[in-house]
Amino acid sequence: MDKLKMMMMTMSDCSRSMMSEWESELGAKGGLAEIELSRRFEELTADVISHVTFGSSYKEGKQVFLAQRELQFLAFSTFLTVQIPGFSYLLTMKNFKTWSLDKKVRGMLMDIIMTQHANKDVVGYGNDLLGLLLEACAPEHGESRPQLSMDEIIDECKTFFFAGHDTTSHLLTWTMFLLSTHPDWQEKLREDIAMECGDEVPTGDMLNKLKMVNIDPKAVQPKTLIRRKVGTDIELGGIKLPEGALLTIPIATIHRDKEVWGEDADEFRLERFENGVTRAAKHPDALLSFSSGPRSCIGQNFAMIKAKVVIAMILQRFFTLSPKYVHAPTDVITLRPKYGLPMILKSLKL
Ligand code: HEM
Repeated sequence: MDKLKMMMMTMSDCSRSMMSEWESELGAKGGLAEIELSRRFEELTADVISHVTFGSSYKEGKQVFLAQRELQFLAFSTFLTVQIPGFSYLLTMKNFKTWSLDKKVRGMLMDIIMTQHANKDVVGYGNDLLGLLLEACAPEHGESRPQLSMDEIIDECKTFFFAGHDTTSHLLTWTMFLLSTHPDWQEKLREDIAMECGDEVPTGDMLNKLKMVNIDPKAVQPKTLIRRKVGTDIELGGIKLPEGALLTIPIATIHRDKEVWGEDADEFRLERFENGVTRAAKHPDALLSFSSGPRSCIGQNFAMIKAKVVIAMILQRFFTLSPKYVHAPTDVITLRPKYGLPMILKSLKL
């Protein structure tokens, strides 16, 4: 939790710099302007994740992020087409591009890791995610700790980016969309924030005191389903499942189930989570936005704190409305608005 608090400072610094840009844009237009928010949240999340993963090497980390993002787009470009076995080994333009980007990402990550290793005697491994990972499996701890190979460390860094970027930026986008379509909630949250934080940048303690700012992960879940492979023959809810069967768990559908969430399951109601997530529905594990059990999301606290910081800072400064938004959610691994989120921002300070 202490480490998360330190990361909070990074989150608020990055958010403040994003919002200063918005303020200048609004200042030039008399305090009211349209800004496409989903793109801005993607940039913000990329900045935050590069900072918290690589600390002082964040500029190099951002380059890794951009190259990995390109790789991701290449992979998704054939996501929905029939895969011919062996095709990924053929000498096609796309495969060349993929191999060279993969090599570039690996090379850049190796450089960052080697630099962090080389500096450890002078400045320690550092408090960023990579530093914590290197520290956790440092050889000087002996064999009681897990030893990770260079490839495994590189893969972990890639996972932080992949798992933590789109998910968090879409969480912010959907939350802002809902707040712009529910001005009454926007006002209640703003009052709550004004009472606890005033005009100050929210700290962890202030966020804990906020009653209403409980971002509703049920209404805004960026991941709509998860999959599990059955490890051994089992009976589940009266249905026999053989070993090896693939199960799809439709999170978005479960989150709209009236038997579990009540008659208002479809409604955006922040007070649903007032008494904690486990009491929000008839089943304590009904909320699956971050999955559940031993393979649940390791970035849950990080993502929720970040969302609260950013939303609180936006509501301190701006009133938002989204009259031009066209509702076309698109599910490509994560649920995103196809045409972005054009938002009218009105400055509360000008
Ligand atoms: C709103 C933001 C986020 C959402 C909705 C989310 C959701 C999820 C879900 C549903 C899973 C389970 C996936 C599965 O089992 O198929 C998962 C796993 C994971 N998440 Fe997140 N996540 C978020 C943010 C983050 C962040 C910020 C990080 C890291 C910086 C992260 C790291 C991970 C990792 C490493 C796993 C794999 C855990 C494992 O398999 O043991 N996530 N996440």
